[in-house]
Order: sequence, then structure tokens, then C-alpha cells
Amino acid sequence: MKGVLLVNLGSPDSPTPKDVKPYLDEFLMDERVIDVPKLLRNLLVRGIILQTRPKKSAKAYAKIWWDEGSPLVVISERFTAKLRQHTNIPVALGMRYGSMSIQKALQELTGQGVDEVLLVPLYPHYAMSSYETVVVKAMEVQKKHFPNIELTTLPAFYKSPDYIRVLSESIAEGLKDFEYDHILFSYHGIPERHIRKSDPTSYHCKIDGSCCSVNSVAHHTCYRHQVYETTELVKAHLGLPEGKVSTSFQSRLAGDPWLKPYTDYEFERLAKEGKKRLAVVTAAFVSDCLETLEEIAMEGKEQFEEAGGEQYKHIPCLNDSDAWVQVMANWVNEWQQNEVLPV
Ligand SMILES: C=CC1=C(C)c2cc3[nH]c(cc4nc(cc5[nH]c(cc1n2)c(C)c5CCC(=O)O)C(CCC(=O)O)=C4C)c(C)c3C=C
Ligand SMILES: [Fe+2]
Repeated sequence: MKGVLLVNLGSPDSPTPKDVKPYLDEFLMDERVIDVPKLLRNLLVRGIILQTRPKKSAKAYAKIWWDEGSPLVVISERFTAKLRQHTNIPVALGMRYGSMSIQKALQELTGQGVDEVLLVPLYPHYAMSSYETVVVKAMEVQKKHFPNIELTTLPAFYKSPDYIRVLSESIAEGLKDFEYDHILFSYHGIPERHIRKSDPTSYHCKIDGSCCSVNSVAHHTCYRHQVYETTELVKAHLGLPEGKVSTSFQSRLAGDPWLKPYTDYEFERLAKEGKKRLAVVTAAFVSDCLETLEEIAMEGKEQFEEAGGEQYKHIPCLNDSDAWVQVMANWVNEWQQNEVLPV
């Protein structure tokens, strides 16, 4: 029997340093997130980052935490529940990090007789630190604990016409009562090095943008190409004015160069250029989370206003909107009935 495994990133069990620390430890010790030799990673993560970050992150989580729990987890659960109503096969939810493991979710599916699983990383774009680590982990767990099940993976859906349509519609809805001077598409950042590492040709990606519009097999795994493509497709779908839309990258850690332009610098630049009313779209995330609700909706607003901006609007992610659930349900049903996956 067929079934669906949805996987998102995961959150700590509570917004306290005690729970945030083991969560961050698992996350940052992932070799696809902090991609340095294990000894150095250990030193960096456990010797330096985890000495101070859990307290700081716990404070940020406490600002956005809901009565039911972490927004990312609660929204993913609501999405899962709705998807079950629109499909007639078992659907389970797992998280890459934290207590809602992929293993538990696969257990839930096999317990219902599932032996063919559609793995859905809940990320529109391919990055080794998001999409790829989910796929690798799920394959490891499958090989070790569930050797008799077959896994098929949903491709990164950053340019799927269905996805672009629902994303565009939700942005249009968010812009309905907001007269904007500029729309900033702020995507989660990654170190530039990850772009080079994910390039199967080893020569295509230049990171400066000169390569992103030149057709290449490298684009299948190029986060930078894919996010710019999402921005361009939404811009075209909505007929957004040239010059009023741009792309940037948020949430970097200190150290190596990350993808530019950096979102916080863009807030300042745009405000100083007289863009007084700014809308921000966070399309790297399908559900709102710490990085959208705290960093963009709260901190970003402050940064923009401090730099002279006047009106600021964070447009919510797709979350568990009926239109988005219906798109996912159509993909699942197409796979179940015809073995067809979206491109
Ligand atoms: C969109 C996909 C994501 C990519 C790519 C990504 C890369 C990446 N992230 C970190 C470090 C942190 N990210 C944190 C939170 C976080 N990251 C994503 C998604 C991507 N990360 C989400 C959805 C969230 C929010 C989780 C939630 O519970 O709401 C955090 C934890 C919070 C904090 O301390 O700031 C860290 C740390 C790296 C290093 C990285 C690529 C190398
Ligand atoms: Fe992250």
C-alpha cells in the first residue's frame, strides 16, 4: 500500500535553553549543515556555538511560541491533518531534528500496512542543509529499520506551476490592503561554499549570478538558481513591476561568506533609498517559523523602521491554507494513481 511521509525541519520541545540545546546540537552537528571535518565541527558547535546560542535562541523562540507549541510544528500538523482529508492513503509527519523523528513517522506508516512511501521534504528549494539532509536521513532510516519499503522522493517544487500559482495568490491576498513601494523576497541563506559543493559539474556555479540564467544540469541542486527562479516566476505570474521586486538572504551565522545580498542590509538600503512601504515574502519556508515570525516579522520591522521605513508587512507563508493543501493533495493523488510527480 502507498503512503506519504511529510518531513519538515523540526523545533525544540519547548522555548527553554534546556530543550533548545539538544535540538541545536543535533541540527548543527549535521555534516550537511556545518560541513567541516567532524573534529572541527565538534569544536565549533559544542565548544563555541552551544556555549551561548541556546540561551539567545530560547529567548527568540519564547517570543513566537504558541499555547499549542512551536508554530512550525503546529502548522505542519494542521497541514498533515488537512492533507489526510484530501487523500485516501496514510499520511505521516516527521521532523529532521528533534523528538518527532523520521523513524517514528515511518513506523506509523508501516503500522498501517504501507510499503511504498512518497517522501515529501517540506522545502520548495534544494539545499544540502535542508532538502538533501532530509532525503539522506530518510534513506538511512529506511535501509536500517524498514528494508522492505520503497521510497520515492518529491522533487524540489520551486518552479512547479501549481506551487507558483498558490504562492502568487497568497502574496496577492497579503498585498490587498497594503500599498507597497517594494517587495523583498527574503530566503533563508546558506554559505556560498554549499553552492559550489552542490554543483555536480564542479565548474558551473560562479555565485555572482552570471551562471543562474545559463541552462545547466547544476540547477537541479542549486539553491541560488532555484530561489531566483521562484521570485521571477511569481513576479511574472502577478505582473509585478520591474524595479519594485528584489531577492535577499536572511539568517546567516557568523564566519564564512553566505549568499548575498543580506536581508538585514537590504532593509537599511531600501529604507535609505526612500522605499517607505515594504512587503516581505519568505518563500523558502512553507510554514511560518522562528525565522519568519521573529527574524522577519518582528526584528525586520524594527530594523526597517529604524532605518527610516514607515510601513512594513510580512506576508505569511502558505501554512495550512486550503489552496496549498489542495495542491499537495493533487500531487499525492497523481503519484498514487499514475506514478506521476510534479516538475
Ligand atoms: C529553508 C530552509 C533552510 C535552510 C537552507 C537552512 C539552512 C541553515 N540553517 C542554519 C542554522 C539555523 N537555522 C535555524 C532555524 C531554522 N532554519 C530553517 C530552515 C532552513 N535552514 C527553519 C525552518 C528554521 C526555524 C525552525 C523553527 O523551529 O521554527 C536555527 C535555529 C534557531 C537559531 O538559533 O537561530 C539555526 C541555528 C544553518 C547553519 C544553515 C545552513 C548551513
Ligand atoms: Fe536554518
